[in-house]
Amino acid sequence: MSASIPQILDGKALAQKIQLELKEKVATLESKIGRPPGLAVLMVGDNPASAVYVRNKERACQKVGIASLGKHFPGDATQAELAETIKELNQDDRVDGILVQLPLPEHLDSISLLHCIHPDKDADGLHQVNLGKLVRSESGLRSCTPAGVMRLLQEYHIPISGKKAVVIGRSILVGKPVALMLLEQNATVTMAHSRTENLGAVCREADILVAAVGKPEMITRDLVKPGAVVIDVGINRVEGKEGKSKLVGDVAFEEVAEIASYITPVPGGIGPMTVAMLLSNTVESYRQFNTPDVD
Ligand SMILES: NC(=O)C1=CN([C@@H]2O[C@H](COP(=O)(O)OP(=O)(O)OC[C@H]3O[C@@H](n4cnc5c(N)ncnc54)[C@H](OP(=O)(O)O)[C@@H]3O)[C@@H](O)[C@H]2O)C=CC1
Ligand SMILES: Nc1nc(=O)c2c([nH]1)NC[C@@H]1CN(c3ccc(C(=O)N[C@@H](CCC(=O)O)C(=O)O)cc3)C=[N+]21
Ligand SMILES: [Mg+2]
Repeated sequence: MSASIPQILDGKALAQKIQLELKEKVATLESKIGRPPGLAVLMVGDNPASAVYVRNKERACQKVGIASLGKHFPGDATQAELAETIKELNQDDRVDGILVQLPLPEHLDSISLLHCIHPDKDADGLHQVNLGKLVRSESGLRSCTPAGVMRLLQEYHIPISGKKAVVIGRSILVGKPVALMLLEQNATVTMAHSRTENLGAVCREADILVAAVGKPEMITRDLVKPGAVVIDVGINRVEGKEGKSKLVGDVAFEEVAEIASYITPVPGGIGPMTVAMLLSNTVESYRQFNTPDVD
């Protein structure tokens, strides 16, 4: 049934709550470990979605008490240079989490760089070891955006088991891991992508629709089943009023909100949840590998 007033899944509020919990955890652990947790972020060139991420991440690290180590490389940085930096960070005892901003410029091989990251410092959960654990439903570092989607669904007690979930987008960063996590929670999952035929009909089947495409407002009302839960992962910078740029998701929020039961806004939805999960992964690595007496 269609709900006339959709409930907003408030990622910003939940992310703030998670960050407060992390702040307390860090304060307690730091007195035992003798240093704060450290997160290193490698960014190459300029990508607007990455720039938003980096900014919010740095702010959040400061709030929680994580030392944030940003390395911004020019767009023509070499594979060897980046691999060398990652190896140094693997050895650096002050660093608990390493993240390489994606996408990387064309001339770089992102997969082999992700493989350079020590799996225990893989704050983004993109190393093959951590992805393999996800496939097997073993515990391990989990990709931040998909983990953020799942945490937000959980917070609002949205039933997943037995529901039809459609994920649009099949990237290793978002689409594939989120589909696996929904499957782990016993959803019946369909993955749609650029070759999917009859995308509209596929989407209209979804009880839970996750859009991770990168196409501003492509999910219009006619693609959504009334009463569906709509999760908008997209972060797109578009020109708004008076030539000012603004962020929009992959979902046409206003019209879809009229028929959805729950919907995430952009900004204020999955973006802040991603940041919270990144900090959470970093703190978890910090705890696990520096407090041998607790598990
Ligand atoms: N909120 C957050 O924290 C985050 C937001 N993002 C945002 O999410 C979006 C997706 O990111 P990411 O997964 O990295 O992007 P990618 O570009 O890696 O993947 C996009 C996916 O969308 C599919 N696709 C493209 N066009 C269509 C179409 N017309 N119909 C159906 N499927 C289509 C592609 O299909 P195919 O595989 O066939 O090419 C691909 O699988 C971006 O806006 C990004 O900025 C990303 C990470 C975190
Ligand atoms: N290895 C890797 N992992 C990623 O998770 C990753 C990445 N690369 N590359 C770029 C994309 C994009 N991304 C965002 C995360 C948070 C916000 C975010 O905080 N968004 C706020 C924006 C608020 C504002 O500043 O206006 C919001 O949606 O409310 C945005 C974008 C992570 N990504
Ligand atoms: Mg968002």
